[in-house]
Amino acid sequence: MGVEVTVRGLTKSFGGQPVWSDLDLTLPAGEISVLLGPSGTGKSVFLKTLVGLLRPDRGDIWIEGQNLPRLSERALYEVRKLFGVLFQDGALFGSMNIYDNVAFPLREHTRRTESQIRAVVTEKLDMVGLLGAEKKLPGEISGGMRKRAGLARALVLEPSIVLFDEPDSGLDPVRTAYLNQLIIDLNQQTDATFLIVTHDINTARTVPDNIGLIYHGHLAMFGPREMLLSSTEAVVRQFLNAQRVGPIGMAEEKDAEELQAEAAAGIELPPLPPIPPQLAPSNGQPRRAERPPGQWCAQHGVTPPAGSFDAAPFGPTAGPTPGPVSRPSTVEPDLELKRAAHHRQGVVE
Ligand SMILES: Nc1ncnc2c1ncn2[C@@H]1O[C@H](COP(=O)(O)OP(=O)(O)OP(=O)(O)O)[C@@H](O)[C@H]1O
Repeated sequence: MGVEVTVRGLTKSFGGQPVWSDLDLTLPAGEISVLLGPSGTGKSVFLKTLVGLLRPDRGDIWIEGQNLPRLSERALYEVRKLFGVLFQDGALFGSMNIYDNVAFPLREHTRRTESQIRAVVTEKLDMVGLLGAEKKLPGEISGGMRKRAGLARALVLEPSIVLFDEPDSGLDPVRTAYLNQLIIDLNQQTDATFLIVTHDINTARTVPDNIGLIYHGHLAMFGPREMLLSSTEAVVRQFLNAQRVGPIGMAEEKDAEELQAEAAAGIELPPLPPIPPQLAPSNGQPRRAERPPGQWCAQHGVTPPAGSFDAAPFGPTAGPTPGPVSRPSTVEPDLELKRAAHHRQGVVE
């Protein structure tokens, strides 16, 4: 079951160089949130600070009535058990096979017997479609499989909060689509609070309930997916639509002259594209945190761009891969279900 994470006034610097200041946001319990931002804006530092691997300069992180930066190392060790973390490369031990990697946290942090451990490891490997790959070493499987193994390991202690650091880095678009579907399905099954750091705009547009954007040392915006995807705020609009026009430059913020030149040349951001439907669980059952499409816009008097929430006929997530599916779905039972059935029969690629 997920828990709420409340961040207030969080500030972090290294050697006097600020990374970000005064971050305020709440990750709602059981919901999926995505954190975006240009490279080097401190998204990974934020994840490490949340889980207590880095201490902030100041500010609060409230979880279940405890303020993490104020806890002793011993108390922090206990709170860390609420977290599961999927690191960028899966962070697997190269000399251990997949089974032992996934079993590792259970052997380290619990007193369970080997037969109890086997039951949990088998369940989690099944969840991520890796039954049959137990004896393989990390070097013998693909990058996508390593990510899924890392995810199984992140889930074995039944975390209330799961942090994903660029789960799609290094994956091709098809593997990314499968991983996104897996993330949605796992959120439905576990009800845990998910926070995903990604650079993949398609993931950001179709997977989360909430989106946050760190820019220039601050949180530019954090809120429901529809709020950011319908926002005309320049930084949000430029980033979420992957445009060159706008305040974000190649290496840093554009200066006033560059922006004036853009304006003088009549270069403007294109109109907002339609808001795509949110990816739905593959078993057709809604997630607990799911909201009806268009609800946020309707409640806030915002007219979404024309064509919003229609099932996208084109684009990287269309076709036989598990792309965004609006409910009720008219899509034929997709390949993901067949694939999951394959995996349950022990078939891995
Ligand atoms: N342990 C550390 N000591 C000193 N500086 C650090 C440390 N960790 C991160 N930094 C610095 O903090 C800044 C933010 O780094 P971080 O990796 O969090 O960015 P990011 O937004 O995740 O980047 P990317 O999107 O490229 O992965 C960088 O300038 C980085 O060099």
